Amino acid sequence: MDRIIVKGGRKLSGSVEIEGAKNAVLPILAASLLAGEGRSIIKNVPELSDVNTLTKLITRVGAKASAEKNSVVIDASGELNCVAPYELVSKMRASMLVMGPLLSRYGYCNIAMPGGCAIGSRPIEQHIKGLEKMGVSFEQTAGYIEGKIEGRLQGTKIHMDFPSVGATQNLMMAASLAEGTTHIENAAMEPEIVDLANYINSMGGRVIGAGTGHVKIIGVEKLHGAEHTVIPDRIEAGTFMIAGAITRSEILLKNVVIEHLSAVVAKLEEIGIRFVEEGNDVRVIPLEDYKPTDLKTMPHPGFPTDMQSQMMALLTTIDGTSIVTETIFENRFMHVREFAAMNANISLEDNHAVIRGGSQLYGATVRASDLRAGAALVLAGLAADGYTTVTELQHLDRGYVRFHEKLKALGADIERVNDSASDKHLVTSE
Ligand SMILES: CC(=O)N[C@H]1[C@@H](OP(=O)(O)OP(=O)(O)OC[C@H]2O[C@@H](n3ccc(=O)[nH]c3=O)[C@H](O)[C@@H]2O)O[C@H](CO)[C@@H](O)[C@@H]1O
Ligand SMILES: C=C(OP(=O)(O)O)C(=O)O
Repeated sequence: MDRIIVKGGRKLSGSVEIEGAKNAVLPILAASLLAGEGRSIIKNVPELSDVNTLTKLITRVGAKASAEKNSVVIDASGELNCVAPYELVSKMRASMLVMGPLLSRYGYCNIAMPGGCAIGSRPIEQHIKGLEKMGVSFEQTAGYIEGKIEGRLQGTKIHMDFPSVGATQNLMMAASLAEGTTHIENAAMEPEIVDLANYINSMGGRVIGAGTGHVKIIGVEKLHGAEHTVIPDRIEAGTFMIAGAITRSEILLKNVVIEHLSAVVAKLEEIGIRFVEEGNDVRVIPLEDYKPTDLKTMPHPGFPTDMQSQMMALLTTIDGTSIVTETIFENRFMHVREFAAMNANISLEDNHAVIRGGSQLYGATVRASDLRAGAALVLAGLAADGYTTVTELQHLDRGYVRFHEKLKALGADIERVNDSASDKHLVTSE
């Protein structure tokens, strides 16, 4: 297994290119299954293991897909089988996003149940309830959920209990080929929802109001392949903002939509970081004194749960008390005990983490318990005294392209090594 070894204390400088968004490209690849004719060309696709998994899944259900550097070409015009097997679904919960397109196009799907993961139980009843309202009957058998409908799905009004991102995406895709109009109320408003709607519309669909709490989808009889460029990854951008902030270094992020990061930027400004927009790029400028702050994760446009652990890494380095409240996932504090191994002073009370920041972090061997936790531990390592070794990088690889190489190009003292390789001379400088 690979490890990242980082020696803290280096300043960063220069620029870093932000990739296409993982959380936008996965639903877009799934939506490609809606196209009964033509090919889709998806551009600005990040080279991530999650993208490989979803590409495998769409070929497994019968579409043709070929990947070139940063683009994927999909032809779903042939017959599809509608089965998503456990070995792929278990790797990635986003596999559930093929449910909406398959039901919409074929009136059938048989999908392995995804189960929970390190950050929470991740139920899917909002997806199921909405699809049932559109006329689908579900049956659960030995680890699979089978959905069926005779004829087309029926447009309807769906009020979601919670603005679930995945359920909004599944229902938008399902409604695209339904008969009549579907209204999704209390819909998620994340930028990735808007990107999916834009793609469906370029396929000939009619999705109106994406990015607001009320999405209206006028069903059409068929959709065709289309070309689409994926939006920049706001979470990767936010992670690099914190790389600049935690090392007190000015860096430039290239290819960022800063409006997608308004909650993160607002918190970082409160702490003492300034941002200057330069076209599509954003300069991160740390000011002299940082202040602690409190934050609470919320659905967009609130503070994103996917930035909670990285922000916590920064708060451990700031004198004073900060409180982080996680409201989206019940178990997304696994990184706390890893930070504690690095000498951070954090106490947990229900879904609150109280961070008494400012004591020097020390390098340690720590475990990436989930994707963003992995990134957060590397960030903490940039500020720690000595060597930090981050293990279980399969999580990090789901969501970050060449993370250590990008940090190294910015000046970090960082290497990625395989356990079988020699540990000698891994980190090059003193
Ligand atoms: C609102 C939110 O921040 N969603 C995040 C969530 O999207 P993702 O689509 O994975 O999750 P949802 O938005 O659906 O879930 C958010 C919350 O709703 C609950 N839930 C969801 C569906 C359902 O049927 N029943 C149910 O109870 C979940 O358990 C969770 O507590 O994880 C992604 C990866 O970290 C993030 O990019 C998304 O921003
Ligand atoms: C947890 C994440 O992704 P997923 O929902 O695919 O597990 C994430 O992007 O931070």
